[in-house]
Amino acid sequence: MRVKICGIRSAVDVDLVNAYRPDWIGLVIDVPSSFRSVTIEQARALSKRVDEGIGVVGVFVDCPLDTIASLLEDGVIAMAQLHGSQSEADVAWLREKTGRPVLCAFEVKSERDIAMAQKSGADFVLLDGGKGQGKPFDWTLLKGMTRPFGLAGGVDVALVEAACQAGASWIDVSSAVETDQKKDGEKMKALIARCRRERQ
Ligand SMILES: O=C(O)c1ccccc1NCC(=O)[C@H](O)[C@H](O)COP(=O)(O)O
Repeated sequence: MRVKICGIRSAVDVDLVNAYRPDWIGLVIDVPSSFRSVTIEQARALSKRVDEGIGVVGVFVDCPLDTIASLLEDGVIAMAQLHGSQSEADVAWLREKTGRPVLCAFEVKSERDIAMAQKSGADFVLLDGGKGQGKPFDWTLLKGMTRPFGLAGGVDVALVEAACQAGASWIDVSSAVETDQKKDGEKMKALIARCRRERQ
């Protein structure tokens, strides 16, 4: 099972991911409502510190598209994860302008949200229970998904096998690898090791 660790926000966090090596990390960029938010300048510095082979994803909520495009074009991030109210035209513009895939996150409350994700023009879709609040959603709704998807929302080490059985291509985790709102190396190590076993 592939895994993205979201909400990396300090050099210490980057050193942890360089040690335990998830497939991707997420930088929550310029989202004032999130305690995990980093500025664009912090994102540039953190990204430089991330080892090769770990993909850096920028996580955005209604950020101007030009700003996201610059970060992609400068190589600060390899992919944008959009959590806001972006349109299909916005997604197409960003892909066309940068040549990079776009990941759209959907907060799943009903079958309607699953249907939206299913028909989204995004290259990748993430099904989430919230925005980094460790909030799960009703996985029985996943029966409506036929395209590949990532799974987020309170996923922890005990749920890795179930996420795999539910058909997820990757999991996206933030809260379950934190203690007191800080990334916790032991939790991160255990989660990533569990994902690697599920891959076999
Ligand atoms: O993590 C945040 O604070 C955040 C804020 C605004 C938009 C998105 C955010 N996180 C996006 C993620 O990809 C989270 O890792 C994902 O929702 C899973 O989080 P969790 O349920 O805490 O494991």
